[in-house]
Amino acid sequence: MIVVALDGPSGSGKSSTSKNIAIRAGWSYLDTGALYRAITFIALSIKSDNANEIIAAVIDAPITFNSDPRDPKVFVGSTNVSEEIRSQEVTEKVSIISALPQVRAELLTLQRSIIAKADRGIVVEGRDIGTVVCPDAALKIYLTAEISARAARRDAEQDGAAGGVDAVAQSLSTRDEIDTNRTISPLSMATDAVHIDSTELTLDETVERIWELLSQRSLLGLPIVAILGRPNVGKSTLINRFIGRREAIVEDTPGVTRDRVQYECEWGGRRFIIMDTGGWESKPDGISVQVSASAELAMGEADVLCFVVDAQVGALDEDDVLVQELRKVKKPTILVANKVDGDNDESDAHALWNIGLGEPHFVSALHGRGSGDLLDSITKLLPEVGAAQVQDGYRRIALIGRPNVGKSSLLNALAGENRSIVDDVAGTTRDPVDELIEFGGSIWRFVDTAGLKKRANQASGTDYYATLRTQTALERCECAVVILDASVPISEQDLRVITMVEEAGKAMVIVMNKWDLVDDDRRTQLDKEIERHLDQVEWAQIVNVAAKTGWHRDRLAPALRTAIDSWERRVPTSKLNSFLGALIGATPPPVRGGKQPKVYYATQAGIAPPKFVVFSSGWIEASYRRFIERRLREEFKFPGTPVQVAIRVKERDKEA
Ligand SMILES: Nc1ncnc2c1ncn2[C@@H]1O[C@H](COP(=O)(O)OP(=O)(O)OP(=O)(O)O)[C@@H](O)[C@H]1O
Ligand SMILES: Nc1ccn([C@H]2C[C@H](O)[C@@H](COP(=O)(O)O)O2)c(=O)n1
Repeated sequence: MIVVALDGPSGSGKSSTSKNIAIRAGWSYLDTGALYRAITFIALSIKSDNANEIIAAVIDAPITFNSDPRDPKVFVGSTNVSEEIRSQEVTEKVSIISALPQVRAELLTLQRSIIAKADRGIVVEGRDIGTVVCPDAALKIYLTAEISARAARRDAEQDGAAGGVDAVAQSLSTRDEIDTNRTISPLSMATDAVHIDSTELTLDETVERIWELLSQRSLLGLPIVAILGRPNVGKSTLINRFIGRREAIVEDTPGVTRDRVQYECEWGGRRFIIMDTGGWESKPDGISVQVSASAELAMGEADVLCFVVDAQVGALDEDDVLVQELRKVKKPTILVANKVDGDNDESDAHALWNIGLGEPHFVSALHGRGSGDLLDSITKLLPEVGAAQVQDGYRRIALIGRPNVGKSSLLNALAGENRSIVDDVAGTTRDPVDELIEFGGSIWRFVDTAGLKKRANQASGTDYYATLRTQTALERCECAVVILDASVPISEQDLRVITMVEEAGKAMVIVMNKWDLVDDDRRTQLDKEIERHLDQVEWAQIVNVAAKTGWHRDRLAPALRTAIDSWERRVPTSKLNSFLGALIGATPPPVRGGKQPKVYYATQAGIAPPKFVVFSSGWIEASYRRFIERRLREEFKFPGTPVQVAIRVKERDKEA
């Protein structure tokens, strides 16, 4: 289950944003401020500020919360108090009551029990969610806005009934003051939270920004497509065709796939899960009882169903029974007519319209005929958020470097115990191993990789596969820690590894390991090597570490956080264009062929890593593009991440 923690001061937009995200993702929603308001309402009803008396009253009339984001409600006993808790009286008192330690302890238990009941995900908003209530939340957002913007929003919301913008601002800053300075669980940003300032953002833009983070971190469930059909109709062959490799077991014996096996697939930029089912029989016996039961479970779990029929055999009575089952689950269903190897087979297969599942999609899973069109049809039916949760929210870090630089020792130094086999023989670690490691105040998912000995195209045997697996680890990670042996000269292979990370567009931290072996002479030499060889990645932070003794290992967490923050950073369009305007005004692009290209505007096309597109009237030299990139870095600071700048030539707007 995914928890999104959204903290921030009053009026920054937490409730509106949280509800929007929860509705879009099909998740639950918890407004923890409403719980604090409800307990304040109770305190006011019993006219007491005494924590024991308040809690006794809560035991008599428990607080409950309906966490449907379309209709959130808070109850005291059986009374819906959702409106009453918004009164001026409650608003003025709530910060004082919520600073009482026993009140916080009582509501901490209540908040956690509500969160635990959520189904696939929950967006929880408040002041201490990322720091205290859910320190392991998959995504933490710290949402702020300038006090003037917050006051204006609240004033507009209440149609001036709160006494005007100045009075609202005064009330907000008094509450900010108490919430931020109370001794227990004050309002503060978690170290691993993403800060979003909504002052110049619309509500939709704020929601979009968070949605982008959820998608980029794969926290929104991937849609599941179940492949169903009688045994031996070619389901596994079709899946191998979809995933582009022979991974699903294919054999001529019916019913080879015994259970629901899942594969990740990508088509047209959409990622989804393909679920292989063992084959369904209407009157199963022996092992086919379990297989048929598991196919039925798949129908329940999947978002889209693909019903595969052997077109050469045609529809059997057995198929008709399965069609009745498919109809019952009322999910988008595609009819796949497999084994249509040519035009003649296709005309015969038109009879499959009679099945009553609409147009049959003719494919030859074995030869690939029609499989692209089928995937197009499937992706059109995929929901935005699906049922398969593939990520847990821990940041994924790949440790990479050439053999014997100390990757496993670093992992062990961070984990505080020996987890990987450390050996002085170069290349001891062969397989990437995922390890959840807690250090520097967060849990990280570390992938240790085999040492890279050669260029991928020169490696053979085990080295070749080690290189491929390291590349996969690099693709899956968010930040790569490139480890160098500081005691020996920086080698070509080190530089190749660094380039590999840069080209993969990942955040990067360079670790100079074995610092205990670096004397003054080596240090002087290393400085020169860094200047000479690492200038193309001067944006990467370098951390000096002695993994063997653990010296400076605590410096890695802040460096990782900074790099990943930069990697996911989005620059507001207005700031980007005022920067670009000033830059172009001071240093216009060079004249080419007697013409000066005009630079119109820029936009940030994406994050992870930040990608900028600059629109101009004509071709712009690569050196000027690099100049824009350099100045962009100076202005907006992106330590630890590559930044991509592309120039697009755009016809001048006729009306402009
Ligand atoms: N990014 C935004 N831009 C403009 N207006 C916004 C934005 N986000 C929210 N608003 C508006 O600001 C008002 C206050 O937002 P909201 O109630 O969500 O804040 P909040 O942080 O939850 O406050 P509180 O902690 O007091 O509950 C609402 O009217 C909302 O529609
Ligand atoms: N996690 C939380 C949530 C809320 N509070 C306190 C502080 C606020 O002033 C008050 C009301 O919250 P709002 O409705 O404005 O979100 O409740 C808290 O201390 N911790």
